[in-house]
Amino acid sequence: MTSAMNLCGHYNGTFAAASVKASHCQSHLLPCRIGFAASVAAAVPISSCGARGGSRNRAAFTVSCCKAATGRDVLVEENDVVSETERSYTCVMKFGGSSVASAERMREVANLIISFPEERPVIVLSAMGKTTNLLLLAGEKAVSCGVSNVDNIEELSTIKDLHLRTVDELGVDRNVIAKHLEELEQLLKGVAMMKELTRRTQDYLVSFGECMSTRIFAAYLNKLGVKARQYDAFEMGIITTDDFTNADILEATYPAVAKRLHGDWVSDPAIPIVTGFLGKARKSCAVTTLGRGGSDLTATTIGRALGLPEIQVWKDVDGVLTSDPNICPQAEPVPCLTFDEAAELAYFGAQVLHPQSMRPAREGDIPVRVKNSYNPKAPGTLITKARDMSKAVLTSIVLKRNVTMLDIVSTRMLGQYGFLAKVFSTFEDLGISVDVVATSEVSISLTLDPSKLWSRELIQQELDYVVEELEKIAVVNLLQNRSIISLIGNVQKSSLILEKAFRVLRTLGVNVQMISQGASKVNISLIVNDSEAEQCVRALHKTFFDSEPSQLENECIQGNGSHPAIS
Ligand SMILES: Nc1ncnc2c1ncn2[C@@H]1O[C@H](COP(=O)(O)OP(=O)(O)O)[C@@H](O)[C@H]1O
Ligand SMILES: N[C@@H](CC(=O)OP(=O)(O)O)C(=O)O
Repeated sequence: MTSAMNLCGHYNGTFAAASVKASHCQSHLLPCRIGFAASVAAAVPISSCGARGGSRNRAAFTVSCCKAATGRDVLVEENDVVSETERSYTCVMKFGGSSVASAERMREVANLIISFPEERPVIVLSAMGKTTNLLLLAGEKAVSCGVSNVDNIEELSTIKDLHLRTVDELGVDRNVIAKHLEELEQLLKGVAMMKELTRRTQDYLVSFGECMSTRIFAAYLNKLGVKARQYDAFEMGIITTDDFTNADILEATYPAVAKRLHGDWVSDPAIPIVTGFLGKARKSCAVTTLGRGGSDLTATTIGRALGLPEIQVWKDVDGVLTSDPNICPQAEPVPCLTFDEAAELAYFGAQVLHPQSMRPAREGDIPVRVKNSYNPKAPGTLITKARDMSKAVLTSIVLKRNVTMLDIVSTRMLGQYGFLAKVFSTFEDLGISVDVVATSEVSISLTLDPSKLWSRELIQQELDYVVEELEKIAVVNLLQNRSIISLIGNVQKSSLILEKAFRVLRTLGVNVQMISQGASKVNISLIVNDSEAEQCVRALHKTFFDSEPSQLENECIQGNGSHPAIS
């Protein structure tokens, strides 16, 4: 039985040995891959992934090594690393849950990797399909179901069935995950006994998803004769804060990851298969997670650590789209984005990228390509530092639901200084992040992030406390169930964007409750009621992205040029 100690402890080598090796393929990576690649239909020529800069690669790595040299435990000399770079990895390829959801999908991903014979990728994988959600549900149920009922938790059976079926269908040994499945059940029994699931234990629990998917996939590649080595991120140098469920990656990660992956390549070349989403807490040494969708961040972190020329993020859509396809089925892929646009888009709700994932790529100036593993020939979206914005108007429309808005009006007269400072220090003290702000000297409207931490609801009690604190200096009006519609694009054309947007909203009879353009050069945010938001996004998308002029545009062309939104 899993003891309380065990629940709170860290991965003390409890998992199987990190390396999953093929018994029948002892030769180095390249001969194995060439041998196998010949028998697999090439899915995509590498040229479709865009130009690659060999010399840039070298320069980028020199920079990352200089930074690494400031870290505490760098063993490699700069010159050694530059020459190693030429022999080791060429890109990072991250495959999300949808890309590795079944044995069939894993086969396709393996073929995809093999179809790039000139690449030596680092592979980052998420958990299979919806495994993370299932683990979270299983954990919740375990809290109240009693130890003897853990075996009957439906989600546990679904996870077991999926992973064992996948292993069997791929023809790899069940032993690659047997210990994990056993330990997972023990862990849930421990949760049931303790009747609590701390955030730390929750991170440990969900880590089983990535630990199993990577072990299965590495074993499968090895079975095909493609030499691969499995890595648990928390054992390979991804070091984070101790903020369980939403940890931040620390700077020490870069030299540690570079040293580990380069060292392994030099001593025994193999394709690394790394668990996305996970890290190791600096203080407690426990397993952490990087927030939902965090495997994108793992990929960009590794790309920066190695100074690679490209980071590829493989999804189940043809790239970053002009809007959420679940709201606008006709949404189209966006060919190019800047890091700023992508970061803003992710932060303001586009599920396709993790909100923090652009940071390492931007810092290392490494292009990120978003591709579709179901349709590898599609060009995808290329995200870079800069792009030609002269013709750009709107790039994408993003919706963030369930936002809380606060109207705060100072009880003092005009001319009082320190009001804004007091308001913001209240949020700082409570650790609540503010998304969108519009202000005058004595009043301020702002929205609060729906999840103070990515996975945790901002609970009513905390909101009441915020209001209580602010009411000491202001009249406060709390408005819930609001949505932020973010218009990501070229804010240089804000008049054009806003004119079109307000014409649409007026036609729908929707009143915008707050607007913010602010310092961001790529985002105009509009706040509306949750109940109206989807309808607004659909109408805005139609107006901005449908190739045929919409009815509204026709009206505008035929009309007398007056501004209907303000007439
Ligand atoms: N603007 C957008 N562009 C592309 N996909 C989006 C957008 N907004 C929401 N999505 C959703 O994000 C999903 C891809 O992200 P995610 O589920 O994290 O992929 P994966 O698990 O493969 O990493 C798509 O299936 C799509 O439904
Ligand atoms: N499995 C984790 C991490 C992740 O990045 O997943 P995906 O790539 O499928 O969004 C999650 O579901 O949050």
